Amino acid sequence: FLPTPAASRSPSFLASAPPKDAGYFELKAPHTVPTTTPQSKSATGLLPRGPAVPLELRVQNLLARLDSQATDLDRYCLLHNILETDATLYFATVLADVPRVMPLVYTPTVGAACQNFSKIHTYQPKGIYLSKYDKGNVADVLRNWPFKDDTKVICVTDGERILGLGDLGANGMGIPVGKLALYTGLGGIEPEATLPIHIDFGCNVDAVRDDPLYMGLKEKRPDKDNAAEVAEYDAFMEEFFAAVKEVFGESCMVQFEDFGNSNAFRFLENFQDKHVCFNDDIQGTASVVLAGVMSSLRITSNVPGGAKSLKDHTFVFLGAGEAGCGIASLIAEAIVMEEGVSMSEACANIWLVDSRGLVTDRRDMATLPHHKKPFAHSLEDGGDVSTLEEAVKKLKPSCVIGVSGQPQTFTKSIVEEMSANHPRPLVFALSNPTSKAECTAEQAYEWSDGQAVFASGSPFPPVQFKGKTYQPAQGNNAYIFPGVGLGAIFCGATRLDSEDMITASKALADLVPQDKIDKGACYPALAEAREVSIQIAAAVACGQWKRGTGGKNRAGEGEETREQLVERIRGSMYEPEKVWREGL
Ligand SMILES: NC(=O)C1=CN([C@@H]2O[C@H](COP(=O)(O)OP(=O)(O)OC[C@H]3O[C@@H](n4cnc5c(N)ncnc54)[C@H](OP(=O)(O)O)[C@@H]3O)[C@@H](O)[C@H]2O)C=CC1
Ligand SMILES: CC(=O)C(=O)O
Ligand SMILES: [Mg+2]
Repeated sequence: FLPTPAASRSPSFLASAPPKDAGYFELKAPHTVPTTTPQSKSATGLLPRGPAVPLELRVQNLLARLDSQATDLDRYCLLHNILETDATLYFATVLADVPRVMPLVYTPTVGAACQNFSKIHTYQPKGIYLSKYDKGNVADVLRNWPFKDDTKVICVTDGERILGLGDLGANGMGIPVGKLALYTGLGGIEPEATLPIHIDFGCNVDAVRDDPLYMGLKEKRPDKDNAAEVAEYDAFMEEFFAAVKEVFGESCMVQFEDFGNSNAFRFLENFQDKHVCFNDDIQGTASVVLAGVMSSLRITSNVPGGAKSLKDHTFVFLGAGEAGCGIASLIAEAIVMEEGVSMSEACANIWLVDSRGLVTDRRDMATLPHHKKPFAHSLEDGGDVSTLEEAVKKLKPSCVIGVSGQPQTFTKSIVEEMSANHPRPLVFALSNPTSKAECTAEQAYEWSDGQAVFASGSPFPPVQFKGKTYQPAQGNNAYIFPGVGLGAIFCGATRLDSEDMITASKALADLVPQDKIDKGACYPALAEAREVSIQIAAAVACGQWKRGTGGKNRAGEGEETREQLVERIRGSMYEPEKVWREGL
C-alpha cells in the first residue's frame, strides 16, 4: 500500500506508478479535447469508460458539492480527500475560485482542521513525519518519500505555534500541507515537487497529548532553559538540513513554518547562510506587510498630514514575536534603503508592545530578546506604559499592526484615537485564524468612520457602511511565499535574504491597481494571486541574478525583457488543465 502523492491523478490504489514521464496514463486521445476518462492499462475496467467529463464541469460540480456541505470543516475534508485522490481536480478548483476556496484549504479553516486533525486524519500519508527518535537516520526517512527525485520545496513545522492557536504538536501537519497547496495553486510549482514535513519533538499541551486519537509523541518538548535539551534539538536540525541536501539536492528550498518563538529565530540564524531557506512567519509576513504599507502610501500621501514615505509613519505593534519583530526589522531595512538614514534612525518611529506592555529601554537589556532590542526606545517622560491603549495615546501611531494572537485588542477607543490623529490610519489586524483577529473589518470601518486602511490575516466579508461597500484586504504571507518560492526555484537561488523579501514587497505593492487604492485597499484581489506570484518570482529571480546568487535560467545580458522573463516563468508553471489534457 503505497502513499498517495499529492499529485496522484487517479484513485489512490492506482497511484503506485511514478507520477511523471512514465506513461502514467497510457490512453492517448488524438485530439486536445478530452474524449475518454483517463485510465492506465492496468486500471482498465476500474473506472467508467464513457466520454471524459470536461475538467471545467467537474470543477463546477465540486464547487456545488462544497456549497452543499454543512460546515467549513466538512468542506476542508471534502477538498482534502480530493487532494489525496485527484490532485488535478483539486488544483483546478483552487484556481477556478481562489477567494472562495483559499479560506477552506488555508486560514481560517486550516486552523480548525489542525485542531481536529486526529479526528479527521485518513491514514493517507501527507508528507514526512520525523521524530527526535529518527536521530542518525533522518536521510533514510526522507528517502521514503516517493517523489524524492522531484522534491524542490519543503515546508517544515514542529507544530509549536500553529497560527494563533498555540501548540498542536503533530496535528500541526495541516499547516505545511495547506501552505504547499498554495505553492502549487498560486505559485504553479508542481505538486510532486512539494513536501510537507512535521518534526516531532513533543507537545506541551496536555489536552492534545492526552487525546487517545493523537498520533504524535506523547512527550513534552525540550525545556528551552535546559542547554542540553536545546542542543539536542539544534543537532537534530543540523542533521535535518544535511539530509535535505543529501536526499533532495543543494537547491531544495526549505520554508520554516509555525515554529515556536524560542526556536524560530535561532533556527533561521543557524541555517539562513548555509541553505536556501526562509522563515515564513518572520520574513514572509514582513514582506507582505511592508508591501501593504508601501502601497497604502498612495492613499495616505494624498491627504493633508498623511504619510508620504515609510519614515513619516509611526508604527506601533501589538505582538513582538516572530511576525512583529520580523515586520519591524524589514520596515526598518526598507527605510534605510530608501531614505539613506542610519538603522537606529530608521527604527526610531517603530515601537513594540508585548505581553508586558510597551518595550522601552527601561527593560532589562541582559534578558530582552535580541530581536526586540533595536526597538526598545526611551520615552520622554521615562515611565512605563503597560497597555496598547496607553501606547496609542502617547505615541499617536499612524499604523497599528496586530500580530499578538490576542483577539479584540484593537478597541473602539484605540481606533477612534488613531482616527482623530490621522486622516487615514492603517489598522492591520493580522492574527490568525479569524477568531484571533485584533478587530474585525466592520469594527475598523465603523470606528474610523470609514477612513481606516484595513487589512486582516484571515479574510473578512465585504462591509456595508454608510451606503458604501468596503472590501477588506487580506494581509497574509500567502501573497508572498508562493512567488518567492517560484522565483527561487526558477533561478536556482542558493540563499534567500531580506533583499529578496523587500524585492517581493515592492513587486506586490506595484501590483495593487488604482481602483483598489481608490477604495482604500492595499493589496491586489486574491483572484489575481497567481499573476502576483509570477511577477514576484520574476522580480526575485532578477534580484538573485544581479547579486550573483541565482544560478539557473538566466538569459544573456540584455537579451531578455522583463515581459519575456515573465512569460518564461509562466510557461514553467504547473497548470492543472494542461496536466488533464496531457493525461488523456
Ligand atoms: N497575517 C499573517 O500573514 C501572519 C499572521 N501571524 C499571526 O500573528 C500571531 C503571532 O504570531 P508570532 O509572531 O509568530 O507569534 P510569537 O509567539 O512569536 O509572538 C507573539 C507575540 O505576542 C505577544 N503577546 C502575547 N500575548 C499578548 C498580550 N496579551 N498583549 C500583548 N502582546 C501579547 C507576545 O509577547 P511576549 O514577547 O512578551 O511573549 C509575543 O511578542 C499569530 O496569531 C499568527 O497567526 C503570523 C504570521 C503571519
Ligand atoms: C499566516 C501564517 O503564516 C500564520 O498565521 O502563522
Ligand atoms: Mg505561519
